[in-house]
Amino acid sequence: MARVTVIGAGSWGTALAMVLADNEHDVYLWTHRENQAEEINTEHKNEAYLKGVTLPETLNAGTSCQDAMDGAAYVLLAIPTKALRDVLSQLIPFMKQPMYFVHAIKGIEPSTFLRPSEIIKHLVPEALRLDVSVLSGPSHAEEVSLRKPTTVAVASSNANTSNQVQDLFMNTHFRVYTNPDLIGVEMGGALKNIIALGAGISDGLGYGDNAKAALMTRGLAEMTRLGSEMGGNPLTFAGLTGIGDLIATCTSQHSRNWRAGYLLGTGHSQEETLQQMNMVVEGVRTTKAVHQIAKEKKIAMPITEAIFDVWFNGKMAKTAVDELMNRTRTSEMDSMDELFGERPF
Ligand SMILES: NC(=O)C1=CN([C@@H]2O[C@H](COP(=O)(O)OP(=O)(O)OC[C@H]3O[C@@H](n4cnc5c(N)ncnc54)[C@H](OP(=O)(O)O)[C@@H]3O)[C@@H](O)[C@H]2O)C=CC1
Ligand SMILES: O=C(CO)COP(=O)(O)O
Repeated sequence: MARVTVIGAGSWGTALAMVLADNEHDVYLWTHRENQAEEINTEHKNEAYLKGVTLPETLNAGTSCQDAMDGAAYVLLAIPTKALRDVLSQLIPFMKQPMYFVHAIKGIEPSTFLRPSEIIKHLVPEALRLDVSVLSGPSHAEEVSLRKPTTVAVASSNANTSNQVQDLFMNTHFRVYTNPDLIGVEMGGALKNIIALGAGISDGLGYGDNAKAALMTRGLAEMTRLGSEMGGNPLTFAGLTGIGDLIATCTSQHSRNWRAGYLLGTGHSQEETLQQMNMVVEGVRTTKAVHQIAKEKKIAMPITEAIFDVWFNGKMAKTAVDELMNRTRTSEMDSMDELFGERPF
């Protein structure tokens, strides 16, 4: 059994810590809130993030960076992208032995366009990190914490690391696949949040299943186009961390990205929407980053552009949909060729 430190006692960090504790690992759940650590240790609850869920009694939480890093074999980062630099900077002085870093973060840093694994590699000295992996896929914390069947993928540039991380998490209700495509897996997790905002806007406007299916399908084309341009394998986007997570996020009321989009679609302002969300909505900052990357790389991402205009430029959501519907006519197969190469028929 391994000593694993989970960084971040939000919904996802807590749910993943439960999986690890169920697997009988020695888990330390690090939070920056004393009262939350006490609630987890004494009441075995984290009501603000996983309402009504009873946590394993073996799950130990705390706020000490030293306790968190001492003897850890694996560090699992489950905090918002925007907190990653700050939190790592607090922890690095306490890292004494090399560790495996796994992150479960779905975003891109808007100021640098870096993926979380790149931020970790930039900040943590090479001598202290054995490898960096990502765990991603269709996995709402609310369901994982109730031990409902869930599948995810782990990717790292080293197959042995992926196998080890697969062993660490895998159990009868949490099935982990390996995937060698670190870039594609990270990009899928980040990009699906933009489309989920769009799906929420569409539902908020009262549009139906046809519109949502269109957004998801053409959104997947955009995700694949940008993700492969960034170095990911286009086929990864047809897997759990691409279309799989896109389906889960666009069709679930657990999704914070969908919900933020829905509030916007029903006429709430950007400010009102964010005020009503008490958890992270990664898709907002990712939309900003991806809009800029697409512009610089001259990649067509009309849905992302529309969502950017609605969120950041105050465009009416209905106008944005009308404009998408009235773009120049095109062939679906042309974009398939572009994504997957020559057709075999
Ligand atoms: N929730 C889910 O179902 C899933 C989430 N993810 C991804 O996991 C990542 C984390 O999301 P999630 O757990 O849902 O987010 P939540 O909003 O539920 O929790 C975020 C946690 O990070 C903490 N945090 C934020 N900023 C800091 C900081 N500067 N220093 C220390 N702690 C900080 C928060 O503390 P505080 O309470 O003080 O705000 C909170 O405990 C995101 O990238 C998300 O996309 C991936 C798969 C599933
Ligand atoms: O990534 C997730 C599920 O796989 C969670 O999505 P939200 O952040 O939109 O809730």
